[in-house]
Amino acid sequence: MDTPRLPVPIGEAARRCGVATSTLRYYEERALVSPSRRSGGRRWYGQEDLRRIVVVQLAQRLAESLDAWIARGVPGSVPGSGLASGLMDAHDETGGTRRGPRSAGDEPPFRPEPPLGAEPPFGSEPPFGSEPASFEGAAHRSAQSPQLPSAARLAELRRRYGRAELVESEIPGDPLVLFHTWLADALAEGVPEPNAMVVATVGVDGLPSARTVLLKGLDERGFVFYTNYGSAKAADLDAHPNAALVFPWHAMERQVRVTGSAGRVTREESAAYFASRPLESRLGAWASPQSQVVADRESLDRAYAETAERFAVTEDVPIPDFWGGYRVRPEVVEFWQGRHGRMHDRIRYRRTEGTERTGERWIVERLAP
Ligand SMILES: Cc1cc2nc3c(=O)[nH]c(=O)nc-3n(C[C@H](O)[C@H](O)[C@H](O)COP(=O)(O)O)c2cc1C
Ligand code: PXP
Repeated sequence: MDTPRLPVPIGEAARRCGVATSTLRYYEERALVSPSRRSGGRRWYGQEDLRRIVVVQLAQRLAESLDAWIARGVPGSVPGSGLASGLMDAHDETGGTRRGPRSAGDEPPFRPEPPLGAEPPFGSEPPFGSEPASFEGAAHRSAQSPQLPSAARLAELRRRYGRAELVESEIPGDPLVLFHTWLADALAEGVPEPNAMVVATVGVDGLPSARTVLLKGLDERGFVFYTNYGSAKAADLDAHPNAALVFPWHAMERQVRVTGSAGRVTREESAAYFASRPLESRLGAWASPQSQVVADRESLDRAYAETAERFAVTEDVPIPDFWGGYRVRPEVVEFWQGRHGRMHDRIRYRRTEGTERTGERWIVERLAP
């Protein structure tokens, strides 16, 4: 894997490092990487140049995270203010008249905290989660106002649903057809991370756990996501090969739930998906011992940098043998559409073996909300 390589032209260097050729020209302009020039002035990138490109990308990535951190108002705010803005948005919806659907672009990921002394966004309490973790004004502020919203305020948070209906006469016989339609609707609406789903598993100790992953494949065989085979979820699935999925499409007033058996996809399938991922995701997979306790952030950054360096000189970043996909074969799929008065539509599809003549099919039932 660590075989030294001959210098490569700009297109090949860009491909190996997962960047555009224009990025490499820009790096050269900024004297960050200086490839040698031969035959007609063409640029040639040697091992050292490739290594530098990856290091520059890494530095850029770290600087971007720092910028994002500063933009969130550090040290005057702490991570979690995003939750506050979510709560405030939901609170706005309680006024009675519904707002039209917002596109993803309209919604700022974080609402900046008001300056000290300014009016809090609503009422006299700061939004939940917006108190600084450590800040010299913190004691003074918390003396003036409690850090958590009152129970009543949380209890008031609600939306009235009613943008669509789900009726038996209009749905297909195959839940995957309906799922595709709803996913397309979520994409068209600009739902952030429309392919994000919560995966619930059962641990060896019988306890449940849930986390978000990205849906990366779907056909009649089931729902595919990729992960680290050394992770907690993988240990769960290897011990109890069943999973529940939830697609929480709140902006659509929709939810889809899936339950079924889960198993690893083939190595070929995982390798093909891994090869399609951006370089930084592939390096991350190698660098992160997912779900393990690590010493600190620095050790993770060091592991990433070392991984980047290790692979800078190689042809490619291959799939680690501890990484791959799981496929959840749906046995039950439930579609939920929010309706007025909490009288929602719930349609459940259950797979049946059918008969030899009819073959496998789905039983469709309506559930009370
Ligand atoms: C939007 C989103 C998408 C995620 N996608 C994945 C994914 O596709 N695969 C994955 O392993 N972890 C993904 N994660 C991280 C997981 O939620 C989780 O932290 C990680 O897989 C470890 O879970 P475990 O310790 O239960 O195994 C994602 C997290 C978020 C918030
Ligand atoms: C730990 C982890 N693994 C895998 C993924 C899927 O990423 P990708 O889209 O790069 O395959 C994610 C997405 O957030 C993730 O957080």
